[in-house]
Amino acid sequence: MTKLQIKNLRKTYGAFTAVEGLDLAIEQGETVALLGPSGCGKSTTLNMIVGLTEPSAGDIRIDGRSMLGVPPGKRGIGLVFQDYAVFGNMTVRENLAFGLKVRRMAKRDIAEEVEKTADLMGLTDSLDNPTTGMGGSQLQRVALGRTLVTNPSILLLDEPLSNLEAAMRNEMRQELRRIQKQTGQTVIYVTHDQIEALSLAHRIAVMEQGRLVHYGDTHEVYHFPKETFVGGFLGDPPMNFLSGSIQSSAAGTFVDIGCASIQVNKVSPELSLQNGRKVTLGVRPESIDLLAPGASDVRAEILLIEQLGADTIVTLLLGAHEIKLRSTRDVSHQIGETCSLRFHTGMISLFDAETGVQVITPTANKENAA
Ligand SMILES: Nc1ncnc2c1ncn2[C@@H]1O[C@H](COP(=O)(O)OP(=O)(O)OP(=O)(O)O)[C@@H](O)[C@H]1O
Repeated sequence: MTKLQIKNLRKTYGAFTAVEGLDLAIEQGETVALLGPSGCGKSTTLNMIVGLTEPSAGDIRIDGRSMLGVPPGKRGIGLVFQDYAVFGNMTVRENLAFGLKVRRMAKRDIAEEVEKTADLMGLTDSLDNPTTGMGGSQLQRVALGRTLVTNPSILLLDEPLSNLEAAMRNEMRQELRRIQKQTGQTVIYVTHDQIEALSLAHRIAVMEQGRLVHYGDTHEVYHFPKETFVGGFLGDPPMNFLSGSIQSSAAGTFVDIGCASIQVNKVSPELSLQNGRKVTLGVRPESIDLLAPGASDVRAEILLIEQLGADTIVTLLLGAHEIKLRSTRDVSHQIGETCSLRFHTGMISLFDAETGVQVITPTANKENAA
């Protein structure tokens, strides 16, 4: 069932467009990450969903009902920000009970709901502790619990982990995943952190300059981005981009990148006919294999080898292009050596050289995913 439907949503401030014709459908029980760089329009979108900002045009529907003109408190949306909205002069129990007291719920029911939520959030042992002096992740648990106890129709999390230290962020990420699974809550997660988006969300909506660039499941958005912007924004290191031109022959379709020809699997018939069309080839660092010299026609020079725990990142010079490769195996090559490369043909994306828009269909590519 569609929980939230956003149709042609737009927000302008004078001549400036902060959000441009946004369409988004979120299903019941789904976690969707709204991801993009600072200033891309995430907060504006969120504020329009919550009801704090009036849209200039378009519609927002929750369970099929338009929210235009519905005040924020009546939309059934629970909101958690990066600053822990916790009352410092109250105990954890009082914080959790607050929203239910405001709703004038019976005392016995409040006690029951608070216990249930405390159990869900792992706060049972600290229910009677004051929140003053609590660490960031505990405070965020309380803030989240305070919202969840009110049983919101949609939970909106705005950069909820960005004030936490790295180790705590990892722990809370796992916790959020568990809580979402356990409750089946519909969640919108606003972040500029791609790792959070990839690890938490079922689907990701990537925004750039007020525009929704790509909305799809995490696998699709990561491996087959609709625009070079998405491939460059997601991933660390990001997608490699190589400029070249299409070369079709009886042997198949290739992209000539100057120093080598890279085979591309199963491109659409129209594209394979566009011999000479200028394209940008995109390939993820983990979709390139490092081979012994002479093992393929694609030769590169090794510029740098970085051992990062289980992974090794190798920086290579391929013709005029500097690219990065990720290997999960030990790399026995030396810096300065020439090696050969193999691109996973089914994992290659092609983009128009001028617009940066994908010109290969992801479904065609997915079938061949190596
Ligand atoms: N009240 C306003 N008046 C004029 N411009 C605004 C207003 N609110 C936001 N903007 C502009 O709209 C654009 C989008 O802002 P928004 O805060 O939605 O981006 P964001 O992606 O949430 O960024 P951040 O991650 O930094 O919060 C920005 O260029 C911002 O300057």
